[in-house]
Order: sequence, then structure tokens, then C-alpha cells
Amino acid sequence: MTTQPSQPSRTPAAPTAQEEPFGARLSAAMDDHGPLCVGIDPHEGLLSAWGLPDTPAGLRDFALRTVEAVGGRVAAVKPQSAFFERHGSAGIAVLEEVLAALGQCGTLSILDVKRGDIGSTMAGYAQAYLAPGAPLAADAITVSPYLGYGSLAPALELAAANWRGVFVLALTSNPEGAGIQHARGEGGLAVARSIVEGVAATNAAEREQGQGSAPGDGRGRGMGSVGLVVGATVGRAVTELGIDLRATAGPLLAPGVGAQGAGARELEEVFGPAMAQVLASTSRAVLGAGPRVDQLRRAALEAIAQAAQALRPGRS
Ligand SMILES: O=c1ccn([C@@H]2O[C@H](COP(=O)(O)O)[C@@H](O)[C@H]2O)c(=O)[nH]1
Repeated sequence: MTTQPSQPSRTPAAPTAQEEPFGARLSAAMDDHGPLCVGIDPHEGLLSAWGLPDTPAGLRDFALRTVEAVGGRVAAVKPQSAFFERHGSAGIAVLEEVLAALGQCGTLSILDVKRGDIGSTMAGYAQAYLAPGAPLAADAITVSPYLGYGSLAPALELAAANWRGVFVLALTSNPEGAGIQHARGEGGLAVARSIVEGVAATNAAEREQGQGSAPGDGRGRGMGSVGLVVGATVGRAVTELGIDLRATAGPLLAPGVGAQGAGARELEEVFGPAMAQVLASTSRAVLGAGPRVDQLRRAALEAIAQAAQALRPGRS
């Protein structure tokens, strides 16, 4: 097995965010490639299974080989920041390279970094990931609203100003999330529902300002640039909490497909009438097919076909 795969490109460069809202770019990418996002999660165990050392060099080989396999073939790729951060500054440098390589393949990057802090610090995070020319700039990032939805304003504003996107955690795929996310707050409204309603309001405001793509404006499903993370494993929670996902008009990033046990039946149960907005996300189920690029690519294409069959029946 070679540890030096051919690469699409290894020249670091900031990903280019074209001057079109993220939601519209993601809609187009999902139409072109299907409703699947592949995660780059270089777990220690996966590096070892691929015959790679648990070092920045092994990390780089793993991540760039995955980009080579799926770049230009999937709607989006979601690097998991944690697995780069654990290698320190050298791992962050690899993450910069991965984001640049995705930009060069024209594949949307969703950096799973789950940031959330008081507003002034959130502005720093926003500059790190959403400002033009930032070394770690991605097309979109994941954020945590658990310091209050309003605390995310700096990220929402910088994303909108730079044609980028934000995915807000609402109902996460892990079982522990329910304790907080299902809790009822003011007026008996579930915490997750209030977050979903915040996102719906942000996308509506974006549409009013002429940035977002409204349904029926000729841009397919007309998604806004602020999305939600809703795990494909959450069962009937959306219905039971009285959440209207369609009303958000935003993309719904759905981790939990594959290794966490969710498949077509679970996607339908969770998302029902909002399925057209769903970008299913899977990491280990595809990455486990490595290290060969052709086998990784085949696993990704199979996962895309399954996601399309589940989420867009009759269209694939
Ligand atoms: O609710 C959430 C939010 C994020 N994730 C992330 O997605 C991937 C899942 O990896 P698999 O190997 O497909 O299980 C991982 O990076 C998580 O941190 C999530 O699982 N659930």
C-alpha cells in the first residue's frame, strides 16, 4: 500500500465562496450530486486500519486521499475538526490544506467545529472560519446555540455577508442530547423548537433582504443559508416536540446515517415532509472502505444512491 496517493492539489489556498448564497449553492450541489455529505473523521482506529501512523503525516494522507476519492462527486464534505485539532498545530495545518483542496475541487466544505460562545468571542470564531481569506475558512460551519441563539449573531452575520452558511445544532444524534434539547422552556416550548424557530426567522429575514432563495424563485428547493443539525437517529422527536422543519426553509444536516445505525426508514421517520431539505451525513460507513481511493469512491457512490432513494424517491 502506498502512503503517497496522488492528490487533486496540495497547494494551500482559501476556498472560494462564489457570490451566491450558501443555501443556493448547496441546493445546486445536491441536485448535481445527490443529498449526501461525506465526513472526514480521521479517528485513531481508522488511521491504523488504513495502515497509516497516528501522526500529522498519516492524518494528511488519510484526509487528502478522501478528498481525492469524493471531491467533485458529492454535494459536500464535512471535516471533523476534533480529529485535526488532536494533532496540534500540524493537524490544523492539514485541516487548512484539506479545506483548500475541497475549494479547488469545487466541493462545498462544512467544517464540523460546533463553536458557541458569548457574542464577542463568537465574533472571533466567526472570523476564524467565515471571513474571506481566513486560513480555516469553510463554506459553512456547525455552531452550538446553547449559549443562546442570539449569541450566534456574529457568525450568522459574517456568514451572510460572505455567502457562507451556518448549521445550528438542534436535535443532535447522540442519546444524551435529548435531556437538554427536549426540555421545555418559556411557554412550554421545547428548547430545540425555539432554536428551529430562530433559524426560520433568520432565513426569512435573509429572504426579505434579497439574499436568500425563496421557494419558487427558480433555484430548486430554495434553501436559506442557515441550516440545522438534526440527527437521523432522533426518531419521533421532531413530531413530538411540535417542530416544523419545512418552515425553516433551510438545509437539514442529518448525521447518524451508517455507523450510528440510521438508514432510509429512520430518515423518513425523522424528516417526513421536510425530506427534500435533508443532507444526509455519513463518515465511518464510507471511510471504513479505505484506504484504496477506488473503494472509498465506490462506498461513497453507494451511500449517495441510498440517500437519494430514501430522500428523493422517484428522482434518482
Ligand atoms: O448530532 C450530531 C452532530 C454531529 N455529528 C458528527 O457527525 C459525524 C458522524 O460520524 P459517523 O462516523 O457517521 O457516525 C461525527 O463527526 C460527529 O461528530 C454527529 O454524529 N451527530
